[in-house]
Amino acid sequence: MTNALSPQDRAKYLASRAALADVTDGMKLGLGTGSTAAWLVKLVAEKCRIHGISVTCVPTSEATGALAQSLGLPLATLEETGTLDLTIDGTDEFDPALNLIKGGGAAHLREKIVALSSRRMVVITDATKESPQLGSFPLPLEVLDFGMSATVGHIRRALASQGLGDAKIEQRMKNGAPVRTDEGNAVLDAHLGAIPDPAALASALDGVTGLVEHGLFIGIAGKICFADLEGNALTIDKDGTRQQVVFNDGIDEDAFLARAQKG
Ligand SMILES: O=C(CO)[C@H](O)[C@H](O)COP(=O)(O)O
Repeated sequence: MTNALSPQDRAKYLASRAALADVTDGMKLGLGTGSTAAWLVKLVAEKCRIHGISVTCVPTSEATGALAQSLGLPLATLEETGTLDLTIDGTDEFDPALNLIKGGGAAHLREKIVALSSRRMVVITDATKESPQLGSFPLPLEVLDFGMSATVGHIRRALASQGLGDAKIEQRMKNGAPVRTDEGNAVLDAHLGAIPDPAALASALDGVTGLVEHGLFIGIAGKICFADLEGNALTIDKDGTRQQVVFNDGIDEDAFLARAQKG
C-alpha cells in the first residue's frame, strides 16, 4: 500500500509523522493548510485515536477546518483558546535560517496569525522546498481589491528598495477567475528569483497599505520536520543541526495509509 504514494507524497507523510512527536495530550494546536498539512491532520487524528489523547485545534483555513472536523478533532477559535502551544504547518520554501515563503495555498494570512499566536511553530515539508536563498517560489501577496493598482505601485517601490524593482507581479488566477482567500481578498505573486535580505524585504512590505499580508515568515519557525524523496525523515533545528527521525508512535503504517487514502 505504501507504494501507492509518489516519493513526494510519501515525504510529506513522513515529515508530518515526524512532527507528531511534538503533539501531546491537552495541547492547543494550530493546524496548517495544504497537502502536507492534510497528512498532519489525519495523523493527529490517528494519534488521538490510538493513544486516547485529546487536542484542541485551531485551523488556518476553511479547508483544514472541514478536514479536521470530518475526522472528529475538536475545533476552536483563537478567541476561545488564547495562546496556542504549537502550530504545525507546511511551507513553499525554506532557507538555512528557517525563514519561509508561504501562501501557495492562499492561506498565509490566517497561517501567520495562528503561528504568531503560538509558543512554537514546527514546519513540515519535503526536500523540494529546501533552498539556500529564498525567492525561487513566487512570493504570495494578499491584497484588497480596492485600489489594487495603487497597491501594486507601493509594492513595486518596496521591492525596488531591496533591488527587486524589476520583478514580475501577476494576479493569481484559477479556471479563468481570480483566486480568493478565505477572507475574500485577491492574491498577487511576485516572481523575485532570489531575495537578498528576506527580513529587510518583509519589513518593507509590512509598511504597504492595501497589502493585507505577504508570505514571508521571518524568525517564526523553530524547527523543520523534513523528509527527502528517498524516504529519510529528519528534523532540522535553527542552528542547522539535522537529526534522523526514528518513529516510535505506535502507528500501523499500512492500516493508516489504507484508511487515509480512502477518504
Ligand atoms: O502556505 C501554504 C498554504 O497557504 C502551504 O503550507 C504551502 O503552500 C505548502 O503546501 P503543500 O504542503 O501543499 O506543498
